[in-house]
Amino acid sequence: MTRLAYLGPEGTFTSMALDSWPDADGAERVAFGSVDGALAALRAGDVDGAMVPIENSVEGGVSATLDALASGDPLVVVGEVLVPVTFVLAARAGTVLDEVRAVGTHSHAWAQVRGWMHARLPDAAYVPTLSTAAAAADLAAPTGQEPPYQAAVCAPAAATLHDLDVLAEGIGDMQAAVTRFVLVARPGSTPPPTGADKTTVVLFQRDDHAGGLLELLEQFAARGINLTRLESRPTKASMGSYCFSVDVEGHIRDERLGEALMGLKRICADVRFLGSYPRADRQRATIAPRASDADFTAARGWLHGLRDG
Ligand SMILES: O=C(O)C(=O)Cc1ccccc1
Repeated sequence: MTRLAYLGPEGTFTSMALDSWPDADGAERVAFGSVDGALAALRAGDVDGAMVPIENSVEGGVSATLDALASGDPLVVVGEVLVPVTFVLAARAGTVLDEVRAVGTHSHAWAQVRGWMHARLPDAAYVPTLSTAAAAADLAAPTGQEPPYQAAVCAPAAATLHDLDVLAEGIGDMQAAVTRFVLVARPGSTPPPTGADKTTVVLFQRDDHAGGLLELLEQFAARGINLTRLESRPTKASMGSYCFSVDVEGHIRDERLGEALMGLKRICADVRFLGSYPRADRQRATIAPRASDADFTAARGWLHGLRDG
């Protein structure tokens, strides 16, 4: 039976992402306390895939995931899921808002309720937890000592699951917040192109010089490839040393993307391919004029003709 890891416990936004993953039906779900734990189990071969958060429309990239994918044994993204996120403030039955002196939640959830907290609980301390559902679970049934917080920011479903009272709902600063999750696997088979795909790569520069990032981006621009995410992350080797984590429209089997990746391979110290996979929103790639597969194949045919006389 297929085993799929996820950032648990049950009731996390990641567990909801897994609920909506088509291949999760009939698979065994294995909860992990952290993204690192889930990805380590995948690398070790204990599970067949892992669902992890990668990007949020309010807070940006999830560093723990971006960094875990950028180093270590290679892994690839095989699919993505978008989940709308709404937050509640949950507490044990009988707790009133005035009694809340500290709030436990995941760092990405805290970043999305800062405005509400500032307005309604300005003196509350923030206690980071491994996930939103872990904060709720520990409040309902502490596994060790009493948790150092009286309320948790979590999904409405996590409050229900743990029989907690909802002190306030819809507390996110942006009502339309969406988190993007990816299903990660060991390298093997890349999903076939659908015409509405994304490709993720991490680019490591050879050296730091003026225009270095521009040179990387030119490889995409010259072939009419649109970027959907670009983030710099420290390589952790030394101060000021960064790599670039990039999502682009298109599939590695698209001619234009293949040529861009070859260009990057020539100029970068390393190019880590993190997968080509169907877009969750099914939005087809915009292909710039003269950047279709047929345009590239015709140009290559012309060159071969010249070379072969
Ligand atoms: O803690 C969770 O529930 C997660 O799945 C991570 C997360 C936290 C906040 C927003 C989206 C995902």
